[in-house]
Amino acid sequence: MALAVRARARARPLPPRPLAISQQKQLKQGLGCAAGPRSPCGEGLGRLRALLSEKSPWCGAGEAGRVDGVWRGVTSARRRRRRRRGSAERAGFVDVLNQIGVQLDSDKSYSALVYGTSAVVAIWISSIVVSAIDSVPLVPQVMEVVGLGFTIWFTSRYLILKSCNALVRRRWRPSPARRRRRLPPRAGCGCGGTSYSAPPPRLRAPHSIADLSRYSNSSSSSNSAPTPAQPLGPGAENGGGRSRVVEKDPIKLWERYVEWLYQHKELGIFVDVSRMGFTEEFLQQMEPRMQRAFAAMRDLEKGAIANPDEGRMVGHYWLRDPALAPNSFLRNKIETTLDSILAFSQDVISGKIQSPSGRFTSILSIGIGGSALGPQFVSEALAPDNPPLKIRFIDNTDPAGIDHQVAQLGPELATTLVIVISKSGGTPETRNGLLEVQKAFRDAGLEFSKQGVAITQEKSLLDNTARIEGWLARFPMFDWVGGRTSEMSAVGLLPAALQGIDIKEMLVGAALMDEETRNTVDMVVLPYKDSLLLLSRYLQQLVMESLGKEFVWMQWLSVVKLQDLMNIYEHSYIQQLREGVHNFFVTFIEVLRDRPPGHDWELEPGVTCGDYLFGMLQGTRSALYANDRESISVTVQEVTPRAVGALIALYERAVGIYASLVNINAYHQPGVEAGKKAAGEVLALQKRVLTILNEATYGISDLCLVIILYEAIGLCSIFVSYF
Ligand SMILES: O=P(O)(O)OC[C@H]1O[C@H](O)[C@H](O)[C@@H](O)[C@@H]1O
Repeated sequence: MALAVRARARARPLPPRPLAISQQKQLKQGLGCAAGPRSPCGEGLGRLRALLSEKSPWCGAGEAGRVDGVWRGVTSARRRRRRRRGSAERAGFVDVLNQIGVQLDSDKSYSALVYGTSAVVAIWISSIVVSAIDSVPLVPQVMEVVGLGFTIWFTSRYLILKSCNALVRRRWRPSPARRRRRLPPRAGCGCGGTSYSAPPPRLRAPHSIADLSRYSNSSSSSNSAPTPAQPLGPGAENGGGRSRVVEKDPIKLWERYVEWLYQHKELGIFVDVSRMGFTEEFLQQMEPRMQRAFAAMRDLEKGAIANPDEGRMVGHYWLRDPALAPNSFLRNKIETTLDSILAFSQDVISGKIQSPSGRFTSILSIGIGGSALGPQFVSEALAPDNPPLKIRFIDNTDPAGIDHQVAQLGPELATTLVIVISKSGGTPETRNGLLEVQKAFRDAGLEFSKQGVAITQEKSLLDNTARIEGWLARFPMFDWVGGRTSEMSAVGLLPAALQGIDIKEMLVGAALMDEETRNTVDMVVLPYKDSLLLLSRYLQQLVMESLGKEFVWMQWLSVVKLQDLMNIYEHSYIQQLREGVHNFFVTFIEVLRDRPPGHDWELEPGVTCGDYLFGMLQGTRSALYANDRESISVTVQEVTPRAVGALIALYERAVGIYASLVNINAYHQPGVEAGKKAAGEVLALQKRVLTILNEATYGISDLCLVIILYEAIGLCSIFVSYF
């Protein structure tokens, strides 16, 4: 494509030879219009004049000098004859145009006339040059042979090279499947474009406290390391997976349930771990290790450098309780940011802040990974059916996905608030999304800066861009908050507030859960599966980037939405989970309230749709348990901002504690960085290869152009001589 454009650019007409003043006058008279600068044709003539006065590099400074150097061999009589014939032809040409009704006083006609005249003049000069060359003995024959040879060589070479080029391009643009293998795992796309999930790890991984202790023992030489707990019954390895006998006696299971059910009344959350195969003795053995993990967590909350690899504090807990922040500067930052988020979203919703075309009606969020998954989950879980602003996401660099989002917005683009989210401010996918959306704005004649908002670290590339271009607003992202734990920062709070979600309640829920999980050992939820689609995507990133390090931790399964439990997917899941390879445990998430109060409806006497859902969940859990598949059940009364905040906080804490237990740093991501670096290298190499190929092709095409030009001039000169 670039080649074609370049070739077209190069095939422009040669510069025209200056005409004598008398010829210019003749032309003006022929056009029949005044030469005044303000006359309708003044502009066209001005352009014509400019073109006509251009000096041809082929002609030199003076007419006489040119004649001496180049026109040797052409008789002056012949020249005079040709000039006379040329003038007569031009006058006749204008007459002919007038006869066929071409409006010569329009801009188009002038351009056509200028280009036509230039072409005729160029051919005329070229023919004279060629005639001059032709008059040198032997030169024409040699040039013919060389020209013919080059033409043959070029044609074959160019065609071959072209196909090679196409081949190489294909080779260096890996298919989605290849990309999946080469690039770091990312969570799926919510924008309708290609999405992919991380491939499931192959190694068998610990999936309960019992397993955890085994791994911990092998990875740590600590003297106080506990001995592994025994499963509740005889265990048996099974085809690379595991099978452990769990408590089957209903009375004992009930006792376990009563003993191990955790409930937090204020948050309306219940966690049932009774169907996990751990024992009281095991927990006692784990106690010292757990205490160390909690001590490490306390240090982290006080501002210790919890991410030594990157020399960073880890402060997502301060976001929901600024009093915890280690100094007043940070506390102040958190509070002022929250205030500005609330004020800005209030002003946008009330219409105090508007787009140039009126009230904002939509949000287009551009970001990836930690800068997308939290906002997506919260929107899906909490946004009202008719939010003040509807939200869309671009979370991939798939052009078709981006086009789809922009097309879906249509004219609403004029009232769309674009929130660009990137902690680093330089993530390529996000940058690409921004550039694409900015182009869409330009194409629609809209001014992006009046509708753009940036959420990023201060002084990042994105921050500088937004500042220089004067975007509508900028909100800070803090160095000490990781992308995957940033939902309670501006990243998650601003989009949520703009959708009318009570972000203060989310913060309260998270703070309550933080408080609860700070010291309570039995609230630790270990590796889990989830049944809320977007929560699990969000958690997938949290878990995989935090814990997928020294060993492959667990096998993730695709997950279903709670609402999907009654459809075909649930049936396939039961089949796979109950009878397939056993290297997992399940977390069920149950929501007690079906519908808002007053909206309940019984589809059969005494039975609601939600009762079926409850029955399916219980049945699935029992069927799995009967075949030794363990599970945790998390029950929330209702999906409220407080409950969602609490769930996020619960899993953030669980991941942090788990990381301490197995001695890994939960807060860095060397694998992600390595993947990004490798992807960058591949892209750079691809660019280099294409540049080299293009340059080679361009060089050859330039040469070809000269040869073709030479041949064309030769033909023209024969044609001209004929007349
Ligand atoms: O917020 P950004 O700097 O643009 O990074 C966005 C995301 O990039 C990658 O996917 C990382 O693995 C994530 O941890 C991060 O959240």
